[in-house]
Amino acid sequence: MLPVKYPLAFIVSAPGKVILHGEHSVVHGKTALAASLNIRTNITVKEGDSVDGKIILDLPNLDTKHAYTVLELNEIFLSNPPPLLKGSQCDFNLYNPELINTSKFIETLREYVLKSEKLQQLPFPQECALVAFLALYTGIFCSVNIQIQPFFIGVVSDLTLGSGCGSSASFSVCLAAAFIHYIRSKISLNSITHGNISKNGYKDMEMEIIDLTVFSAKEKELISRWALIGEKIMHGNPSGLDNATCTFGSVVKFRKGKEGQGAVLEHLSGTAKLKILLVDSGVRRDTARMLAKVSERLKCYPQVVQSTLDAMDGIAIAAAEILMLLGELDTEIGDTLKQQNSLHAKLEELVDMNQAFLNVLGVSHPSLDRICRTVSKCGFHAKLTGAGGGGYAFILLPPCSSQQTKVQQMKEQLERNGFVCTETELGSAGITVSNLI
Ligand SMILES: Nc1ncnc2c1ncn2[C@@H]1O[C@H](COP(=O)(O)OP(=O)(O)OP(=O)(O)O)[C@@H](O)[C@H]1O
Ligand SMILES: C[C@@](O)(CCO)CC(=O)[O-]
Repeated sequence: MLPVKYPLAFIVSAPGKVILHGEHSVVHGKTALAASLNIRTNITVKEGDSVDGKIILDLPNLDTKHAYTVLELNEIFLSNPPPLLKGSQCDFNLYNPELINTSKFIETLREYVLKSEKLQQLPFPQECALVAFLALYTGIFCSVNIQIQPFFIGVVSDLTLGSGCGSSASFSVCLAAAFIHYIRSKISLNSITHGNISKNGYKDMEMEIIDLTVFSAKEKELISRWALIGEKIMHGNPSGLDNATCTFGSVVKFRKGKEGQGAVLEHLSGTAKLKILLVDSGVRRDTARMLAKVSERLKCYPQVVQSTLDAMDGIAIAAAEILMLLGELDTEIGDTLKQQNSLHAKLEELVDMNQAFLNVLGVSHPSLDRICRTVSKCGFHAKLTGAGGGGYAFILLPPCSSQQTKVQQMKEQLERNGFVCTETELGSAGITVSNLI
């Protein structure tokens, strides 16, 4: 294990995500298929020698900078556990975020943020970001027996916020990873690699630190579980798909767990490398509102919407199978081009079908529909990705380069219509960490 040095300085980085199939239906218990993007959020943490003991949170994507003192956070947030759903302080520690009563916790933090900003109301994106920071800071640090030094924490994302590419999940995953890495680095610096690391009054826990240059599968699972709390702040009722995809990276098949059970997450490591064209509709929207819209439709037309959700489940499962088959073809030598094209054509059909179902759920937008029509006239296939109502659409790009001219023509057509296009590959690494000294 490479030793970390004092003062701590490191960068954590998490990808955004694209939902290939299953947005919205996944919230209602159906299968989803998602992949990480190679567009990322990075968080830099640098311990400082600030004499006034400040934690400086810099959020340039939101034009927001905020300073808390370590003392203020210690006194207000770290002296007690967050509100719990059941049990008491002695049942809680870093390893059980699910014990937290998130709605009560979020409400208290929102009140604090507004009070400390001396405002009746903050723009919602800023408010959510500050609440997410405080929730993860408090939840993750409160039970662990380490001393927090003043630090600078800067978040920079190359993702467009509020557009369906998982900026909120990527942000929450980075925050959770940064705080967990901070703890394991402190523990390693203090050579407490064995024994209880809980504060008095909290449930005992040990932390096994194997390698400070990567996150183990177990650590990733913990990061994803904490990031879900961040997602609840942004969306109210997230499925857990976005935080899982941004934590683990690659291509994932996901199904939300039934009441009290964990999610079923399958890493599809053998899938073909997929290239997509992301198209920004330029319309910003709010995920929570889109989720509420689908729930309202489900209440109003239960049979229609349930059958739609079931059909979407079938689409995600079929697409996952095709992706695996395409992956197997990749490694074979011989005349596989015809098979590859025919499987790709099936994937494209599924994209069209899913876009139609998303329209049934009421989550498309005239701009997204216009993108789909333009793309279709050029012989390609597009669907919205994420919560819809605006944000991004994606187009699966053909596996062979022979259609490059056609792709270029489609891109130019979209750009002439005012849409911004980004060509990217799916399946990049999940959460990573680099120690700066
Ligand atoms: N780099 C960032 N800095 C600060 N806050 C961020 C950052 N990225 C995301 N956020 C927070 O996440 C919110 C965006 O969440 P929202 O769910 O609406 O969009 P999304 O995650 O991009 O879309 P989707 O959930 O459909 O993939 C922002 O308003 C902000 O509160
Ligand atoms: C719309 C949704 O399915 C995806 C948002 O990226 C919400 C969720 O899964 O939490």
